[in-house]
Amino acid sequence: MKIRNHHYRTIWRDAQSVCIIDQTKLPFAFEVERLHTHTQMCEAIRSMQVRGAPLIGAAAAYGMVLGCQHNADDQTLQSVASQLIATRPTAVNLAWAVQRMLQQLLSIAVAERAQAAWVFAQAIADEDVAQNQAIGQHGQELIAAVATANPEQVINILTHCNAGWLATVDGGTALAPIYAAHDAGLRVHVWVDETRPRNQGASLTAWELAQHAVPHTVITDNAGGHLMQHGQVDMVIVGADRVTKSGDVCNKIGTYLKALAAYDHQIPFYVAVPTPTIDWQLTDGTDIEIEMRDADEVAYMQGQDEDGQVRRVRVIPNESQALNPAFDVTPARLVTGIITERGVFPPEQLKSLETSL
Ligand SMILES: CSC[C@H]1O[C@H](OP(=O)(O)O)[C@H](O)[C@@H]1O
Repeated sequence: MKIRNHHYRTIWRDAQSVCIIDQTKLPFAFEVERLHTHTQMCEAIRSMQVRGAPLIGAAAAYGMVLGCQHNADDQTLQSVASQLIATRPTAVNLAWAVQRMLQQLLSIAVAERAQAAWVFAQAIADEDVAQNQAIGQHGQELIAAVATANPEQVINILTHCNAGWLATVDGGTALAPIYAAHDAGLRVHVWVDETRPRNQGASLTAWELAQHAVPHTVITDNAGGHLMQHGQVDMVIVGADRVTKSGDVCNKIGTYLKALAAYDHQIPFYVAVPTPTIDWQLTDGTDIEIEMRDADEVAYMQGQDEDGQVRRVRVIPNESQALNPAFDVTPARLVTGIITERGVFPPEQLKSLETSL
């Protein structure tokens, strides 16, 4: 994505280091952090400096690179892989990327691994960029179909959390069709769910849409149903952290509620994912491990005060407890279609994709 006229990916190699955009600093500061060890990459994933299913997959791949630069024997590779996989359990992309790196590295001589690892990780990053470009094209066709039916009308699309450029290496998943439609001249507007507790919508989706001058409005997580009830939403497009082969969708907490409201109002509900987000070993989404994050993410909020200082404030009584499940599961019956780099599939046809991968 272009930021201040400079094209960035969200993660890239710089000599023997890996650079990331520190997403915990957005939208009030744009800071690049240089990582030198796999331990630093584990912390960057765990603390959500980098987040988003496809991006944490690529980040974990680069973590494998950093972890084998000084010692690339089998035991070291296995230890680094285990540490990276343990950082976050829900997005299947992370374990998928680590296993792919491990398989490729274990199949070559120890002396070749340090250098080859950079090539293997770059391939995962480049594949993500290409997949998201294709998702954008397939998804844009869905938006164009709505525009054809209503040429004068602005097309209102609701999205939840951040499944944009910042959640991937480049291009985004749920936002890729929106960028493609906007760039093709279609009149799109995005309702951006703030997405408590970490506000990936308010802080990240709004920020990146603004960088690309896409019209958007930040709303509370609770407003989506009301807007749907009043005909203000033409479609919903979200990302996912893990999709089962039956089309059950695990995504940021609150997605399920949006799907229920969309279903009740016959509003198309699409999920945009690259195929590495599909878990072919799983059928029932309720079997997916849901990451339970620190309750302080609910108890505190971060923002900028009038003096431009970023502050963290408590928003619940000291005596109160909080619970912080980071994801929920939307059953396939509530999903209109899954937008992949191979095309758009109704959930019941997703399994036909497995044999062609
Ligand atoms: C295309 S990103 C998919 C997914 O990842 C985000 O989770 P997190 O911000 O906790 O890493 C969110 O669920 C996005 O929809």
